[in-house]
Amino acid sequence: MSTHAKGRDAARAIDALRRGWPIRLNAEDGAIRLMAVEGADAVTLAGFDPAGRADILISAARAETLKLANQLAAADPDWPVLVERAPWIDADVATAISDPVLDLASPLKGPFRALPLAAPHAAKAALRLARLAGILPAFFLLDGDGPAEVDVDADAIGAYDDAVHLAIATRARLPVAAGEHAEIVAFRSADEPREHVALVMGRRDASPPVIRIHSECLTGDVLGSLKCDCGPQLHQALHQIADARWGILLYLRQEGRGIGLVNKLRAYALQDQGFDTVDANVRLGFAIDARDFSVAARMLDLLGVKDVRLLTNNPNKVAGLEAAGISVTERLPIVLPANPHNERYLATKRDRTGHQL
Ligand SMILES: Nc1nc2c(ncn2[C@@H]2O[C@H](COP(=O)(O)OP(=O)(O)OP(=O)(O)O)[C@@H](O)[C@H]2O)c(=O)[nH]1
Ligand SMILES: [Zn+2]
Repeated sequence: MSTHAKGRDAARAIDALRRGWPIRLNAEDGAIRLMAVEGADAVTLAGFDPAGRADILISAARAETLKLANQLAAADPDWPVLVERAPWIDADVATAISDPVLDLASPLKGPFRALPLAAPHAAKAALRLARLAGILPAFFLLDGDGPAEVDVDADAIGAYDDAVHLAIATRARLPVAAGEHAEIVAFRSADEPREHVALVMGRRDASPPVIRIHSECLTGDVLGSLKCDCGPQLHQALHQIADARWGILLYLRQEGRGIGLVNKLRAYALQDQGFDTVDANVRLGFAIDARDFSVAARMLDLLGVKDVRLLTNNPNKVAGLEAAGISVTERLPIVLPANPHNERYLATKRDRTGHQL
């Protein structure tokens, strides 16, 4: 199958899940039909699963919270877990099983029973699809035989946000507060709707530019959230770039470290209950950092940049760029004063995700 056809199938599956439509996911070990638990109600569930037999697929981390993890000797601790559909599990209970934010308000009773996965590779691809769709990683699951709105292969999901088809769409002068000599460059991929942009500042020469890779943060960048340091870091970075001979800000549409706005806000709700930013992500069933910096490397490539001086405290960004073929000649720290709301966030970055602060 061509990469474009794969991208189309993955995009359709993401769209279908967000709308609450069933999909069929095919992998080397079998096919499964899935409907997102998020947004399902009694009517849509009955349409998908008239016999009330669909089991519930959740992440390994969520299974651990539900005390299900030890029921199966899984070959891979990252494999999702299938929860048997007891007769009392309706759409509302399934939502409570899926969403850790609800744990305080509606403690789960159980007992739950874990079932062996018939197609673990398909199930794992389903969880990746949930992250790409920005929904909770939880599905009603039926076997592969039967109707579904969309068919998608696991390898199409794996390749979905590969930056291969990224291209420069257009560019224009954009004087900004930090500096008047700036040009905005917009990037587009045929497969993926999110448009990344680069702001190139100063006069280009042969020296390595100062680069900041900024991941979108609606709450911090736009609303001035004090929970994180994204907004001040963005503006500080623009000024540091403007002060350099030349530099580039890459603005990546990877909200919430790649889990999407709604899931990030779910993580915030868990933080309100006392979890830190790392544990909140894990409890939701996501990686601590779901970002892939190869898209940044591809953008630099398209801009003709091979060597950079990178503004970051995050060693994973340096490693991610280097792995994608960009040489980081220097790491420049970006340090801002804490406020009472983001002290813990910054401490977690330092203590748990290796940020050099
Ligand atoms: N999932 C999740 N994402 C968050 C949280 N707080 C901020 N983010 C996201 O984190 C991203 C910013 O990444 P940071 O970890 O602040 O910084 P970094 O970019 O990895 O490291 P530096 O380059 O050193 O700043 C943005 O996409 C934010 O939306 C949170 O509590 N949970
Ligand atoms: Zn932020």
